[in-house]
Amino acid sequence: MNTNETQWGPKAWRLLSLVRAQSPLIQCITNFVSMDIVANTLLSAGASPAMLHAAQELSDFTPRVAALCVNVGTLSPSWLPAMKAAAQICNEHRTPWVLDPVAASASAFRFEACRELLRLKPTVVRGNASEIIALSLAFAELHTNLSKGVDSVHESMDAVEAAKLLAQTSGAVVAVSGATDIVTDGNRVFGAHNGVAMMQKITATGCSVTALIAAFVAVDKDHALDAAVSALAVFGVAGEQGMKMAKGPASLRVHLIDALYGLDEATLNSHVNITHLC
Ligand SMILES: Nc1ncnc2c1ncn2[C@@H]1O[C@H](COP(=O)(O)OP(=O)(O)OP(=O)(O)O)[C@@H](O)[C@H]1O
Ligand SMILES: Cc1ncsc1CCO
Ligand SMILES: [Mg+2]
Repeated sequence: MNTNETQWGPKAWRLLSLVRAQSPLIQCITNFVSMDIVANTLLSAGASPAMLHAAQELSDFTPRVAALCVNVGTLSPSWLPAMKAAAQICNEHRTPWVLDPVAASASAFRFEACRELLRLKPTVVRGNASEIIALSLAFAELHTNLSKGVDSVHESMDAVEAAKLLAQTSGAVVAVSGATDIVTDGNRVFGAHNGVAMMQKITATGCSVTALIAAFVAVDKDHALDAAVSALAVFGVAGEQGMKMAKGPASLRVHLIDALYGLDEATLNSHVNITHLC
């Protein structure tokens, strides 16, 4: 068990150090908006991103990746089969994969696609509160229409019970981003209290932290809950450090990536703020 709150700073540092040392290959089938910032987030953390999505390439490439990140942000019918095929290859190879259900309830097509992907048993699902609430109800066969688009209209703390239910019904570790990032395996619930509100004003920071979770899970496959909450805290600390230099969202985007690249042990030990919520 890794539940001692005082150990989270060292644990986050250990996982970031493993990512830097191992440079895990992370395949991202992600949306057009996020491709650049996701790849740069992974690179600055020490991982090796690859944004491959052609179905014809998966059988050669996907068996060699350390983790997969699937993001439905700009989903189209031609991409969904590749997402599912890549997830299945990961499952066959016991490779962890992470799902970002962007705007899950924006359309019936997207909603059903997210449900199909959830049935393929992602290791971790990371969404904002509106996405997790919608998916949780969907997985319990209820109907909902809760988001206005890709941004959340809920607070992450509103989603604790939904996240636990989704974790229990899907088998995934479920992470909800927000002022407090919530992470649960359906039993234990942790909160990561790092980050700054202006991170919401940079498009695809959520997509980026989902990819960072994939990199952390890649280096600690057997502790997906710990890896996910650590990745969220590390990204949040990078946001806090970057905010010291930033003048607004555009410069925060730059300084957050620089801060992630430069994070050191002392900074993580003093700033990682993870608590056991319930
Ligand atoms: N109020 C807040 N205070 C501090 N950090 C926050 C706050 N809201 C979000 N964050 C952080 O911003 C990052 C993105 O989270 P957000 O919930 O905005 O994701 P998202 O809605 O999926 O974003 P996107 O779809 O644009 O990728 C996360 O690292 C999260 O911890
Ligand atoms: C703005 C936007 N629209 C589809 S995906 C995306 C990036 C944030 O998820
Ligand atoms: Mg999102």
